[in-house]
Amino acid sequence: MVAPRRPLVAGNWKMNGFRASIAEFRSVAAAVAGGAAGRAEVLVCPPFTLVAEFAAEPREAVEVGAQDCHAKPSGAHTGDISAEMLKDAGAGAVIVGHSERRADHGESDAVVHAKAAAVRRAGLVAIVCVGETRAEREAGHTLEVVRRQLDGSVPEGATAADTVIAYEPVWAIGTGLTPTTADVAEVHAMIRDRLVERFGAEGQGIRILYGGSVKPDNAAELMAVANVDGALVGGASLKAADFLAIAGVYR
Ligand SMILES: O=C(CO)COP(=O)(O)O
Repeated sequence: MVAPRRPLVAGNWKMNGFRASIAEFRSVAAAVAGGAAGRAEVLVCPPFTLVAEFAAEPREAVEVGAQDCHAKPSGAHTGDISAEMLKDAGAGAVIVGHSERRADHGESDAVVHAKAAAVRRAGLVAIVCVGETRAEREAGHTLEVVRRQLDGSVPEGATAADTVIAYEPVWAIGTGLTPTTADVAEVHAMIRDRLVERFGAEGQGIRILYGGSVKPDNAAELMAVANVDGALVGGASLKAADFLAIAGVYR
């Protein structure tokens, strides 16, 4: 029997936040400790500069994560940060392969694969992002593109305990646009099938998040779609009230 998947609501702060933003994090941590996210697990991924500080807060119910890492554990890589360093700072998870990194830093599936493997090597949870561009969707290539990214980015031996997939259509990020629930269901079903093909029962347990313009007013509808095991939230994760309203879907 496969254990039910525990939903995960993750906030990706991107390049936003200063030390004063700890007030928002504290509000989230306190509310979640009081049951605001129900059965969902909650993760906040601030920029590198805030990871250690957030992780040192009283936050028994909330995990802290990072938004990227280098594939190597240490060495001559100026400006980079390893998964081991993030673990040392108190992170429990690392987002890899976000479309903004794929676009801004030219990260290929092979690079993302190496980063995801590094996150697992460090004993952290890798949140591996995939998603098609608007042009790819309009050309009818969504399933093919997402499947290729998934196969190329998720390392061998992935388990439900150390890997999460985030489906984020590039055209839905920061635009206020979202796919129809039928479109989300189609992509998530394909991802699930492929994970089960590759990883068997573990593939059944790996959580698949939806990301891209998740807001308090559409979260319930999106989270109710089959094989949607939570959300990866950008803009709406910066305000505690909005982020908590989204996590509150699982109360
Ligand atoms: O990219 C995202 C999360 O990683 C989604 O961002 P938005 O929620 O701002 O659309």
